[in-house]
Amino acid sequence: MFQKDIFKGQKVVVTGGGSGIGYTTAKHFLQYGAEVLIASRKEEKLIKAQTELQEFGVCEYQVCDIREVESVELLAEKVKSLWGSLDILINNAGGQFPSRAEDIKIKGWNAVINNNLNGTWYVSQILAKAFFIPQKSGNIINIIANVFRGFPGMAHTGAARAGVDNLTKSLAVEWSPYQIRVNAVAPGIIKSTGLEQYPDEILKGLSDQIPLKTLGSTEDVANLTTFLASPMAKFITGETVYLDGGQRLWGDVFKV
Ligand SMILES: CCCCCCCCC/C=C/C(=O)SCCNC(=O)CCNC(=O)[C@H](O)C(C)(C)COP(=O)(O)OP(=O)(O)OC[C@H]1O[C@@H](n2cnc3c(N)ncnc32)[C@H](O)[C@@H]1OP(=O)(O)O
Ligand SMILES: NC(=O)C1=CN([C@@H]2O[C@H](COP(=O)(O)OP(=O)(O)OC[C@H]3O[C@@H](n4cnc5c(N)ncnc54)[C@H](OP(=O)(O)O)[C@@H]3O)[C@@H](O)[C@H]2O)C=CC1
Repeated sequence: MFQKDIFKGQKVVVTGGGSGIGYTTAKHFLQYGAEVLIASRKEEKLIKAQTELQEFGVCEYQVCDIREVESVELLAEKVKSLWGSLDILINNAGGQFPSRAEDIKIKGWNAVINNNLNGTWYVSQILAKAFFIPQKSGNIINIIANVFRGFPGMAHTGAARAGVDNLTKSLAVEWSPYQIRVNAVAPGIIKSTGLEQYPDEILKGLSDQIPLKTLGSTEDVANLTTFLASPMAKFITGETVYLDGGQRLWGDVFKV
């Protein structure tokens, strides 16, 4: 899609880069010349991913739980010691579990809000203060979800992702004097490792409920994310781009 060296010399952090969408996104950045650090909770997963990704370029990793401020501060330290600067942050780490709203326990609600809203905020603020704001340059892409019509069946993540959608707009304006662009990608249903945790009865027939009659791929998400991070999107900020085969407009994956 791009010239091969479009991200040459750029330093990129991808949270949740050890699997699924984050892994493919890290791979794309490496293929286009960037150096990438992947960060998530499970070291074994990160080491395996790093070993594979190193085939495409310089890939580093850091164990990090985005819900823990101290852990995110260590991530910033790692970036500082490796590179001394940062160009692009992909806030991809996240997740939730399907549940009817009335059955979500307080602990489960808090786990999902902490993961998707608070975690994204901690990483964004800490890395922006450490790098983007003093550098007066930066680029943040938040991977959220298709919350266009709410998210029945996963109300917790709908609330958290809508929070990040709005945060994207606020930060795009507040941090514009530092030349930091902030955008979001809202994937619909993507064939990835993340879908494996959903029971078959939920997954069955899902593509029939999508106007384009197919699920998305991790490459689809990575293509859009790299585009938004590239100079080709230099006038785009504060935007959330849906990538869902039209699912936000039609079809019902949740039966009332
Ligand atoms: C419908 C439309 C479909 C629509 C069709 C499908 C559309 C899919 C679109 C989106 C797809 C994706 O995002 S795919 C990406 C998915 N990837 C992930 O979700 C991976 C990351 N997820 C996680 O780590 C977890 O789900 C998350 C809860 C967020 C964080 O886990 P933690 O380790 O912090 O916490 P845990 O100790 O596991 O759980 C904390 C509490 O959360 C609750 N909890 C956790 N898992 C639970 C579960 N499966 N069912 C009930 N409750 C659960 C319990 O109350 C737990 O407490 P106890 O009771 O004490 O145990
Ligand atoms: N697949 C889909 O259909 C859709 C996915 N999404 C979102 O896209 C993102 C990527 O999902 P996908 O690739 O499909 O699924 P994965 O489960 O493969 O990816 C989630 C990644 O996030 C990491 N992660 C989760 N919680 C934390 C945490 N607290 N701190 C640090 N890392 C964490 C996981 O790594 P580890 O376990 O090592 O921490 C994992 O690598 C997620 O935010 C997901 O919710 C949104 C819409 C649709």
